[in-house]
Amino acid sequence: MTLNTAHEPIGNTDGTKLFVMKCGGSTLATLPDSFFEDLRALQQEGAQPVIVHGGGPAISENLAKLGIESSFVNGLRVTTEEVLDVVEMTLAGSINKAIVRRIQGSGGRALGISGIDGGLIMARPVSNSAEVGLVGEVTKVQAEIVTGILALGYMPIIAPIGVDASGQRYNINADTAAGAVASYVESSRMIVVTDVPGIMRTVDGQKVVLPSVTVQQIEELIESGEIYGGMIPKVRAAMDCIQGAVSEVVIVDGKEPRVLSRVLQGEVLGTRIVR
Ligand SMILES: Nc1ncnc2c1ncn2[C@@H]1O[C@H](COP(=O)(O)OP(=O)(O)O)[C@@H](O)[C@H]1O
Ligand SMILES: CC(=O)N[C@@H](CCC(=O)OP(=O)(O)O)C(=O)O
Repeated sequence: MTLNTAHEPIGNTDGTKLFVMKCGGSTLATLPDSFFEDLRALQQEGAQPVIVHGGGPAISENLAKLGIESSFVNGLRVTTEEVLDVVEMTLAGSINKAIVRRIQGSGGRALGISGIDGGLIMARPVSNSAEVGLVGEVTKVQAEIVTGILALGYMPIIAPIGVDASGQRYNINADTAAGAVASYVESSRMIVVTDVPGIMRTVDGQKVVLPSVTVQQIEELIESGEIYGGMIPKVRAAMDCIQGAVSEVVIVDGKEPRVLSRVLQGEVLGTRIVR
């Protein structure tokens, strides 16, 4: 494993300050006010954050309240139309609006939409749809909607629901959606905010965070079982998007003080996934 490679400051090759951030459902409820204050400060300094959020635990809670059974196959929720109703109301409704309110509460400017609005996230069924139902993979992201919202001075807050040309909705894993958004808007880096300090492995009986991993090393860590569960869609989405415009994905803990600006300033924090 490569240890301790310095981060480059975040920014696109054209010099803009756009970056895509994915916020996981595991961490949303516990993000401190200081996280949103940091985001507001970055926006005021001219950075252009684009946020794609999850909400898996809240969806599961709402499904349980409604007595609807749900299960996962390889990290993807088996999704019927009935499940999709709850996914949409949770992600595009309460979670999306809660994030917008927290950003606005800290003085930031945010505008929440789902992937359905304006056909932002176009999707088709995943290849194993016979097993998982209405789960989608992204066919296109209408990047001009994202850049248009940024040009109005707002940060887009995107709920990962997709739609196809016939109007069928799809449940899209939030890590997958974030990777696709980062690719289509040509963000050079993506920050994945979660509830662990990065990709960890056990060395001499101690859990350590890997500062940097390559695509090949990730395959080995999945193979050995050291990367499992919710970390798998994260690293798969990272591996997909770093084939194109995105040159690195950084996985960090949202509870780390001023985590976004520290990553943007080039501090070595969390795990960088590089080609
Ligand atoms: N090698 C690993 N290092 C760190 N976390 C891992 C690893 N493998 C699996 N995980 C699990 O992945 C979880 C993060 O995924 P998930 O709960 O889906 O987060 P999110 O809601 O942010 O998408 C961690 O809490 C941890 O349990
Ligand atoms: C297809 C699929 O599994 N979709 C996810 C969408 C939310 C998500 O990905 O949320 P996290 O980032 O919090 O895991 C789900 O239904 O839970």
